[in-house]
Amino acid sequence: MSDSDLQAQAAKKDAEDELRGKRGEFVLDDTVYLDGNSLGALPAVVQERVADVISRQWGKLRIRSWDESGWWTAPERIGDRIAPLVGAAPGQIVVGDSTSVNVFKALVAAVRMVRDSGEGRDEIVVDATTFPTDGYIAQSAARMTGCTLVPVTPAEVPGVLGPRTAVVLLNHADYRTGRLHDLPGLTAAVHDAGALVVWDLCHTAGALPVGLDAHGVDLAVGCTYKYLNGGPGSPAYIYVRADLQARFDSPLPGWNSHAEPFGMRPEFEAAQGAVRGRVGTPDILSMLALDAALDVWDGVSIEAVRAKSLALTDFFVDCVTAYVPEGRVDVLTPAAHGQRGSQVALRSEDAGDVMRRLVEQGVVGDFRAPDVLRFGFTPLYVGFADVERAAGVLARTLGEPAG
Ligand SMILES: Cc1ncc(COP(=O)(O)O)c(C=O)c1O
Ligand SMILES: Nc1c(O)cccc1C(=O)C[C@H](N)C(=O)O
Repeated sequence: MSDSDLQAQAAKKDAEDELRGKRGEFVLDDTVYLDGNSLGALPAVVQERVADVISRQWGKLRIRSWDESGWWTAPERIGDRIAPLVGAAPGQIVVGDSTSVNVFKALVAAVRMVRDSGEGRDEIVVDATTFPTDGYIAQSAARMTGCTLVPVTPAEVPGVLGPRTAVVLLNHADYRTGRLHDLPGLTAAVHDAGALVVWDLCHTAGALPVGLDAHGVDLAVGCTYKYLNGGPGSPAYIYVRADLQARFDSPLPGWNSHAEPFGMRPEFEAAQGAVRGRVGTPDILSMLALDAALDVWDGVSIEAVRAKSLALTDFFVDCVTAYVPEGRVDVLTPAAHGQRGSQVALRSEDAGDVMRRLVEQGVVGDFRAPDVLRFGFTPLYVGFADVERAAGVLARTLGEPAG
């Protein structure tokens, strides 16, 4: 297909896009920003809201803001705003800490739950292709709990489950290839083996329906700076299914997870509910930036986001196939919709150099070592004309001598 055919298609798709008005709610320029799976763009509303938090809530109300501006309860209140986006009823998500820290809390608490029910299970199964931090934390959690770590690919998980399996830690989408893993099927398989599952939703929350409650997920964690646009280092979250909360024995019990934080008692008594997932003083500035960023979801259905995400990634692959000489890149992301997150990963030997030159030309994606060009598609602000332009710049760059 010719450039002009694909440009015409892009224009038609943009005109028909029910989410097209959302782009205006973000601070963007001429750059084709395909890196929302690393750091989401800035929602305009965040600027004035954070300015108010600083100047009025902190500057004028000072300590009174813990109550009067709702600072103290922000972790669970904002957790309840994220909940519908990941298919959770209220009261099961708290926001705070980093994803890495929440992986630790979830894994160790899950092993403790299994052990507390009297079972001598001693294996933690972990996705061998995981984003590294999850793997490092799982190794440490295994050492601390006396478990053996079993690293396998998600496809191999059903084959290693057994009477020794305590907990399985999985990524909903692979950060490198963009492959979407079968959350309902793997969750059911883990449960059939009598174990618990922890899902890392970093690359799917805000990009596609997750269905935590519907699929009976035990525990989940995720970051908020990618598709939820919370900003650099915005706090992560932890989901603890309602019926497991009474048994959630946090390995990081802090005064914020205490039943009576201001009782200042030496003995720890866990609070009821998801609040148990909290640890210490919440990072209010980042947290309230995230709170404001979540306003862009008003009136948006996650199903519409998913439909556009699939259309964007399909169209990107079509444009790459049409523009890039055959054999110059391999598409690593599965073609099947059921196996695709919201990114397209292309393999190219000179990926590092190619991405550097793309960024210079205003097409921003990620290079992931050793040879992956990674393009993330955030349906709230990426359009089809962006996709066509990115593929054109990519094709020209791949055709030029390395610089
Ligand atoms: C799947 C996954 N898990 C965890 C992380 C890291 O989490 P954090 O830096 O919030 O601890 C990332 C990205 O940074 C990620 O992609
Ligand atoms: N969290 C990041 C950061 O602080 C700096 C740069 C990138 C990131 C990322 O989120 C990387 C991302 N998780 C990935 O999938 O590669």
